[in-house]
Amino acid sequence: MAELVINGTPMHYQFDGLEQGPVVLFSNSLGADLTMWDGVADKLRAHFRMLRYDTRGHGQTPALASPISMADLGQDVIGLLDALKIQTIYFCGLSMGGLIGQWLAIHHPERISKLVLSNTAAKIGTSTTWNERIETVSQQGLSSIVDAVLSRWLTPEFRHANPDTLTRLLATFRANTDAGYLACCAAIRDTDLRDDIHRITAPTLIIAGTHDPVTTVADGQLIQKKITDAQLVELAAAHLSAVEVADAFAQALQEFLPKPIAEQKCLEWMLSDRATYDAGMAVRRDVLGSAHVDRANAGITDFNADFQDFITRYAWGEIWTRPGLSRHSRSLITLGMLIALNREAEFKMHVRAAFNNGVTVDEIKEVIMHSALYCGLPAANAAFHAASEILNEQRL
Ligand SMILES: O=C(O)CC1=CCC(=O)O1
Repeated sequence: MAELVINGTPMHYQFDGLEQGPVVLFSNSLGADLTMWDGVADKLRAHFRMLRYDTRGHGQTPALASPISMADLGQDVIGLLDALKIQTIYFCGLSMGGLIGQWLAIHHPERISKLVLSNTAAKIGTSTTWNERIETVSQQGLSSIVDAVLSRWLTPEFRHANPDTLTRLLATFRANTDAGYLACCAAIRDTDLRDDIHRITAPTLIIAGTHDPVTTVADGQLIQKKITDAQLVELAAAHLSAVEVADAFAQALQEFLPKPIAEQKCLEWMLSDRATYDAGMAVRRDVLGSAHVDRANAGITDFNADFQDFITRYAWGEIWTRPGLSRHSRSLITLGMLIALNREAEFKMHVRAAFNNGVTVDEIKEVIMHSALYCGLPAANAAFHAASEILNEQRL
């Protein structure tokens, strides 16, 4: 379990997805925890680095102090980002998480490069309804409102068809402490951002649920009216749309959030000289293996992007594709040259690649023997050690 003490509270958080991707932070609704994003995270793991956390008083993050305000919940996010040394994020929050997102985009616009506000409002409910809920939970405990909460969270059709999801959500809800839940109810009750959200400048996507009885499509439209150029997507779901229609939710995020540098660059390259790029990528995958190429692509940054393009397009698209020598021969001479140059990491990579090109263990041995003549015994000795590591790795 990953945990950091933020503003005096041990905060539980979790990273998933593409390590070098842009960070999307997910903030849960009242009564849920970071697992409510499981379905969405599964769909996005190839594209983004996802950071989820349990809001104070939820899941494995306790509410040690009460009262809690929306500013406290917002500052928890800032504290977490500071502790993790993350400067800017795409923020995605649902319901209470959406209130936290609005507060952050108003008070810390420099940290939010894009904002997704799902199933939320600038003011959720009324003081009367929240006070009634606070009274009920204070006197009868959280379990007394379970049925009412679930009927707001998910449509009857979804609940009927997905008993396992229902059981999991129920367990999550019951695992919260009364005190933590009550503190967040009061924070939501006391939050009214209707006069402030016009200050939000981050590009914003609002997601509303057609069947959401808590934060309605009209609530989403009100936010949309006040935030310049905000987009609104309506999904066929009740309040927990990220659970009920996780695929459609993830799709909406993917369409709204910019593609990671790696994907953008690959797209640009393919468009600029598609034939060479495609040929290079195909040979590179054949020879080095897709796992290696996927790792290299995932690691593309602004700094190394042009070099990665050069490798695919020039080394693999223009040289390795030339018809004058077989891939088998190219592997043998590549190994010989890498021994001469004493490039251990590249040599090992090309021992693996040589097997993909049909080179045998005996042939690799002969190349190294031959190199002893022209590169010297120390070079051949080092090559035998390095090649042996790969043979062991591949159980050859
Ligand atoms: O519990 C509910 O009724 C739904 C809800 C309100 C705020 C939130 O985060 O969830």
